[in-house]
Amino acid sequence: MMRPSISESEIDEPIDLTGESSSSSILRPSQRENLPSSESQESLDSSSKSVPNLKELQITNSQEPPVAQRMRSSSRTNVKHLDKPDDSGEIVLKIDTAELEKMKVKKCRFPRLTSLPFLGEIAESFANSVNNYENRLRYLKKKHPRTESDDEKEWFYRPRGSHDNVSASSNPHTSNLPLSVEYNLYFPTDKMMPDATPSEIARIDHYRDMFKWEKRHTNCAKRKVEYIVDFKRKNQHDLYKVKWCGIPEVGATWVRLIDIPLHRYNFSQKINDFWKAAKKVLPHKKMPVVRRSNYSIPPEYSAKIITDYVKEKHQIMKKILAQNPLGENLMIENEFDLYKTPFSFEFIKENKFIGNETQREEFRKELESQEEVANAMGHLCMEECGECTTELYNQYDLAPHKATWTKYRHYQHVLTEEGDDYWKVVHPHKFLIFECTDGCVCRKNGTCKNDQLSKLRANYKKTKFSVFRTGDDRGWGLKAMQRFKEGEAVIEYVGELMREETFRQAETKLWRKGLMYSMDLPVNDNNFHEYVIDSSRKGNHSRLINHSCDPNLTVYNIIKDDRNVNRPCPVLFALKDIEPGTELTFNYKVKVKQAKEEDDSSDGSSTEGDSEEVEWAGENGQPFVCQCGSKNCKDRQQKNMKKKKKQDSKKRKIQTSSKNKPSKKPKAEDI
Ligand SMILES: C[S@@+](CC[C@H](N)C(=O)[O-])C[C@H]1O[C@@H](n2cnc3c(N)ncnc32)[C@H](O)[C@@H]1O
Repeated sequence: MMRPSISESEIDEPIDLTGESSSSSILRPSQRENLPSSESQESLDSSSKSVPNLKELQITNSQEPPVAQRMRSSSRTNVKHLDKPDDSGEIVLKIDTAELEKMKVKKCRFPRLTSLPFLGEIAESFANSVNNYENRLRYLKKKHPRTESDDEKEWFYRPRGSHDNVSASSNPHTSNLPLSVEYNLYFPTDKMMPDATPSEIARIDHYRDMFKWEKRHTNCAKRKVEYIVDFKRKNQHDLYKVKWCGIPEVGATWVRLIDIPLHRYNFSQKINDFWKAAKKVLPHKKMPVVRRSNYSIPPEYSAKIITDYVKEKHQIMKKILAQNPLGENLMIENEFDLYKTPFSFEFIKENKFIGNETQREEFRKELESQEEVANAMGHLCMEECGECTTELYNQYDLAPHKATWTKYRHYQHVLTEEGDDYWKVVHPHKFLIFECTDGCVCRKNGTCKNDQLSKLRANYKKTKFSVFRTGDDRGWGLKAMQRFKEGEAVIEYVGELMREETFRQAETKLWRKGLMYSMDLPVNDNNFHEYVIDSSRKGNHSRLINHSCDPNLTVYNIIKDDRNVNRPCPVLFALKDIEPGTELTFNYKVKVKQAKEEDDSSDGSSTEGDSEEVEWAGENGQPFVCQCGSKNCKDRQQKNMKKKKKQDSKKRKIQTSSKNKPSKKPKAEDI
């Protein structure tokens, strides 16, 4: 270290320039160790005596590097500085005031001397070094703000926040790679799919909306890999192009191997499958070598790499599509697994009665007698559409709570933006809808609006739906692929119509096989038999509609020409406006509207919330644990309650155990 303008011969020991502190405090430890304790004071005294009586000691040295100056000056922060020479002959220091200012501003880097000088020195220098490292990192972050590399834009996993996870690495190759483990998942964007057609991009968008994906899944553990499409190596990092569960293949994105724990979701198995298929296609020379830090499979080969899984999936989907009963109006999608057909039932358009011969005979007679009665009563619309329902309501005494059925009370006339109009059903669920028959005046005039079921049956092939794999434990599901307005009929629930007792005999077997596809029909007249619709063997795609505690469909019972009040046709109506791509759901827990003395349903507020009594659709066995995920899902609430209870009991246990612990201080009595 350079010294100020004092020759080394003049000062060979550190000097206490203040004259206040004991001289031993400025001795270096090594020096103190070498001195015998009695001699130490003497030697110090002599050392102080050996200091020449300098009148002026100038510290300013313009040639000295500023850092060295600062370091030296910082070690003497408690020096009394005098500008003028003292009469008493003491040493007077002249310090450059500008330098002094600098000393004040700059942080002291040199260890301050404490009573335990050498320990303090170590501790302080350590603290300073940590501070300096952090400062340096902050400085580096500022100087080199993090920008996403082109590669990274294609990644499915990206670090949280753009500037938060800056690596301090100076290596230009690795500095782009985030070190943090926290990632956000990004649904593939248009940029990530340069070769995708607009319809494919729209499909991805549809999936994004469908799953509300970014919201529901927030970290990498939640997304499963279905299979691997491609491989490349960039700057020594292995990247795999992954087809994710729930996203079509066009949305496959690159992911680093280290971002997915290998043991998770059979990822390592998928990698093995990929390389097995790649080996069959790639010539030996084109295979990646470990030494190469950059590599990509030539495109002419990568397109040909098809794993056994993908082959099997293509075959299965081919078979399923061949079974599609409705042609192009019914889309079938499985972006999750290899599950076989959703059409493990015979597709029928209308309910079919099944039973033994006597039951069939009785069924036929019931039908005839009902038709006869209805015709004899002449319950047809004579002037206006809906009159027949009013008459039949009174006849069957279906509104014991004094509410009489009138069209204007139970339907709302709605004019759509497109210029169409329809009658929106707003009456409570208990009300049956008697559809007008061909004998009604309105039908003859062509002004009939009470014809929802007839229309549904006529258009059953034209309405657009999509059968899709849900990706969770709910199995298959049904999505609307066209818009439905609130109160509009969406689909008829179709299956085998059977006597209730016949169904109950088979029910337990069906439960065991996991084939619970049935709907109980309401009993409105105890003189007739009770019926159930079972769609486990025969039915239509309505059987794939899942349960939700916040549904968008509800069941209304429509009675056709036969006028049998115990044998209505259940039809699912939209509870709210349904956009294309929305999953269709209804509440399996049949809610029964309790008859109120004063019917106030005239305001059209027939919602599920009106219901008071709750029953399970199935009677035997345990109902499934609901996974609808809606806020008011009872099972979810129960789960949360259980979790809370567990946590509370844990807390209580900890508290009680800490209370019961004997205190460390012995009591006076013990002593
Ligand atoms: C009428 S089926 C619906 C179609 C069924 N997802 C399929 O793949 O065939 C009813 C069955 O679907 C499943 N399911 C429907 N909604 C569910 C929900 N919210 N949570 C859990 N499982 C559900 C249950 O296994 C139930 O027994």
